[in-house]
Amino acid sequence: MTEPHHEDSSAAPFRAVEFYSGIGGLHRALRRSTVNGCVIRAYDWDQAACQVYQANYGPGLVKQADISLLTAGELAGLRADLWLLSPSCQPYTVLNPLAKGPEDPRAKSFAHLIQGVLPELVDMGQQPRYILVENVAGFEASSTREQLDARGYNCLELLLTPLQFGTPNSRLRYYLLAKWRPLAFRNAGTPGRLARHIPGQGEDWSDPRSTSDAPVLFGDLKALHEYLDPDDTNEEFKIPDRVLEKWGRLFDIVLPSGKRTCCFTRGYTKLAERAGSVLQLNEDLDKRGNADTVRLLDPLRLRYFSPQELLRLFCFDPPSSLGAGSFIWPEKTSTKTKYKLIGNSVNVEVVCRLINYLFE
Ligand SMILES: C[S@@+](CC[C@H](N)C(=O)[O-])C[C@H]1O[C@@H](n2cnc3c(N)ncnc32)[C@H](O)[C@@H]1O
Repeated sequence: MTEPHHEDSSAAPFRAVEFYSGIGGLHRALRRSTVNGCVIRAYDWDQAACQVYQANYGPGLVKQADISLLTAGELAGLRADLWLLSPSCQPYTVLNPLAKGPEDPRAKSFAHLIQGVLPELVDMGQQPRYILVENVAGFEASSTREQLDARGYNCLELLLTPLQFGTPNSRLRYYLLAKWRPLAFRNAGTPGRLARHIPGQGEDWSDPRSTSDAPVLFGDLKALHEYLDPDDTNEEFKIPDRVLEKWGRLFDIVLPSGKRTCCFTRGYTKLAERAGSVLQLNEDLDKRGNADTVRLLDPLRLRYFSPQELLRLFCFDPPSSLGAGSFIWPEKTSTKTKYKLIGNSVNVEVVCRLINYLFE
């Protein structure tokens, strides 16, 4: 996985702006894509995320700012061809019973961009020709597609999971691709239909609305051991007894030989249920019996996935079998912060494929 670098923005035909940039999953995907483009500005209001972003992509690129305060004037000055956006998912997540979708105040900054700033840019003739939005499944219920369509964009909506592309991690996500008309999508099929594969690449898969894509069988998945740290004796990731006692029965336990993990969220290691899988290091024992003592779980040798392993499962770094990763954590980043930031992020491989398709 060599990543072409496009550091010199003046030489690059496509200028990208990354909103809600976090640790730069979308930036990494653009670099890895075949598109000759570079991120010329990134925005996020989280200090820790900006520090990680800067460590990886250089100084001066990410601006710590509230996106709901950005003006059309500032964005017009960037002359962007491509907007990459992964707004916070809490207002839309199906796991949040209080989610209010676009009405939620946390969705304000996204509405500001799409309904406030973008129309102004269109009037100025400074709108991006390409847009990619990433969010949780459920976001498709928002009116974003209609709004972009009304402004002059052709749109394509997709529900995809990394399992489709051979990575043993379930992360069902909604993607919206938009192109300024008359630019159009290749093989896009019926307009307005939610696609479950990238047009021209594979088939739709079943049960896209299920938050668990476990029952769906995908071929050619790599086994988890390819993503694991070479040293599995690291005590740091051992699950504390008090957590095992209370929540041991709820864990999604996976073996190194397994080919699936559930979705890792920002609550990984803080929440037991629906926050990410734990790894069973002892492959000789099944998780059988109902006894509820924590000691019964001892022989399984359960542990959390390390942040490094998650970066591999999110395709930031290659599987451990393929060599060392290149992702940088600033020295003072705590393990808790690493889990939070990775859990918020995106699967780089899926976005990379989407960027390639967007520019076809
Ligand atoms: C779902 S995460 C996106 C993560 C990113 N794509 C990555 O690869 O790490 C959403 C990000 O948006 C940021 N955010 C949310 N609301 C914001 C706002 N109004 N202004 C700036 N950043 C915001 C959060 O700090 C968080 O880093």
